[in-house]
Amino acid sequence: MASDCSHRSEILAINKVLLCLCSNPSGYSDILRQDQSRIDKKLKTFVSQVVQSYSREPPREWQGHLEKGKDIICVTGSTVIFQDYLEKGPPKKITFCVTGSTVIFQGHLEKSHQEKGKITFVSQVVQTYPRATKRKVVQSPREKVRFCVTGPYPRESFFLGHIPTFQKYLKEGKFFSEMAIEFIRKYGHVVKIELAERIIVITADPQSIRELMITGNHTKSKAAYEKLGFLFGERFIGKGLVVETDQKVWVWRRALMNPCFQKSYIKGLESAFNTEIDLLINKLAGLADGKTQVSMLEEFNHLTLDVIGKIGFGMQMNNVENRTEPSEYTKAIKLALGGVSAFVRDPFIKFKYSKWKYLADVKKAMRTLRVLSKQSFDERKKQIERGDYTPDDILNFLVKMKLENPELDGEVILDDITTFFLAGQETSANLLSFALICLWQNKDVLERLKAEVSDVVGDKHYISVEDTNKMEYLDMVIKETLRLYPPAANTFRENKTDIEIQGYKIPAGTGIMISTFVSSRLEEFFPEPLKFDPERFNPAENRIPSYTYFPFTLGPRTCIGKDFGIEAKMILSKIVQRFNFEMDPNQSFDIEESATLKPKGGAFCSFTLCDS
Ligand code: HEM
Repeated sequence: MASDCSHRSEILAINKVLLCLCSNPSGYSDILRQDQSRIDKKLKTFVSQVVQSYSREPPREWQGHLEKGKDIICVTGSTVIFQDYLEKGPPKKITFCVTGSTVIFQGHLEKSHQEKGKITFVSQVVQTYPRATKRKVVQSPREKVRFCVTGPYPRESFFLGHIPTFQKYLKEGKFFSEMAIEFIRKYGHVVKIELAERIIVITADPQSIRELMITGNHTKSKAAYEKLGFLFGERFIGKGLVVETDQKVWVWRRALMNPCFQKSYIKGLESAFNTEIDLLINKLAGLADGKTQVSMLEEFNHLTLDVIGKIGFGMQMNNVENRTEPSEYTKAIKLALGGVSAFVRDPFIKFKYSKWKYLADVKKAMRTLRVLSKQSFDERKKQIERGDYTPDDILNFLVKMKLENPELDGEVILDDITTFFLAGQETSANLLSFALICLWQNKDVLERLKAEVSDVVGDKHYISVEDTNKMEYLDMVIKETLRLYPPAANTFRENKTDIEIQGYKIPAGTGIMISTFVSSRLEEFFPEPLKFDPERFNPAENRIPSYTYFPFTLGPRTCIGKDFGIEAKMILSKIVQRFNFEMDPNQSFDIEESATLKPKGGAFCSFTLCDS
């Protein structure tokens, strides 16, 4: 109770200060000159911070102590908020900002003051902050977000915002999504962060996630995806399906692509999947001496690259079998993906002289990818035009799509080829590596999974799509792995209309991050969130709260290749069917966030054959 009283007296004291500020136009300096008995030191510091720092929100711990309609103070440069208050009553959350020449008070002021609405603020402050003076009453969307939504304060740098905070997290070995989850836990289900001039709102509020992802009323964020499309100024995945932000163009192209990813098509790949996966199984069998350490992250990467190359583009890449030089395409993909990671970790990398050589290599790799994609495309086009036999794969589909729709930009088709290679490969490899780690750490789950695989397929080596569909526990294991370790953790939207998230107004045009990694690790949605418990996904129980788990995202922009999950299921079931494995306990089991989330230590395992 003592703390309640002290918060309350602070709030009342601040009311007085603000009244004093508005009744006395030279108030700012006067207030700071007041004697200690009237305004204590803490309050003085607070007021000077409020005035000097351009915007300020009340310390979070005060919010529960404010009485609605009585002690609420809202000082803001936005008439919108004031009008809202008159129409709808006091806002749910308290915003406490000083913005410039015009200030609006809400709360316990006399009715006459409320209706008057505008009170001239201290002139010295206005002059100190010219950006604030220009703004007057009407604010740009970006400024409104700055003032409305809570977030970590003060920012470490006026110009860079939270970039230095992010860099500190990186130094501690943490990554962006971990920083986001800490902020959400601390400030509530909607927070804002500022990265230099960009504001990003992060939401874990289920209703807003529904609005942003399901309704189709909002688009992917231009700021986030266009940079990825043209990385370091070089066309990378350009305007490929993942990064297309023009809603109309995307709807058209997605409709053209959908038939290529239907379940029936994937079912037809069953035999090709088995052949490719068996190459890895045979390789592991040759190494299964209980001692040889194998990086399963690397092996899975090779396998998924071989699979997408073969079944998607008719390319024989032989990464799994090849013990010498990787193919040119493989090298280029690795380098390009490394470039994406480098960009995500350090947006200023291109300004660092020491990195220029590396960036030149990355750009060259991106050009190589396009050249090789073009060669494959042209070759297949000729085959189709000649009437030769061609496999019914993604490349065939893309070539025919172009022939039937000549208005389609050829460069965009190349973007898509690169997109499918990248999107379809690393995500699955990371998922499988995390799954092995989780199984090794949870032996009871591993035993139950082995029992299920044995029940369904015995020691049969060919595993069909039907077999995997019968493995309910395998499905739960994969889902739980994706909950804790979603390879594609975040998606970014731009709201096309003003929306409200938990009482905060988010003006149209704001960049909003939605993260399955964040939502799926919140205690309030998933009790004991760090516990690996596939039972959460038991279909008989329906325990997953809506819009809190979305490793493939939700709504129209959901992953087009999610049914390729069948490939991951086949791989995992074949591994647990044939091998016992141990992980090297000395490796790191931390997560590395680059373009995707992956296990930092590389998931090193040693194997023995089950029947040995
Ligand atoms: C475990 C495997 C996979 C995971 C976790 C995954 C996850 C995702 C996520 C989260 C998105 C949304 C990205 C965003 O909003 O920025 C996405 C989109 C996409 N994924 Fe996947 N994906 C997987 C496998 C695949 C495969 C195998 C393919 C293709 C062969 C693929 C192709 C795509 C494409 C083309 C999009 C863009 C869809 C659109 O915007 O219309 N993905 N994926």
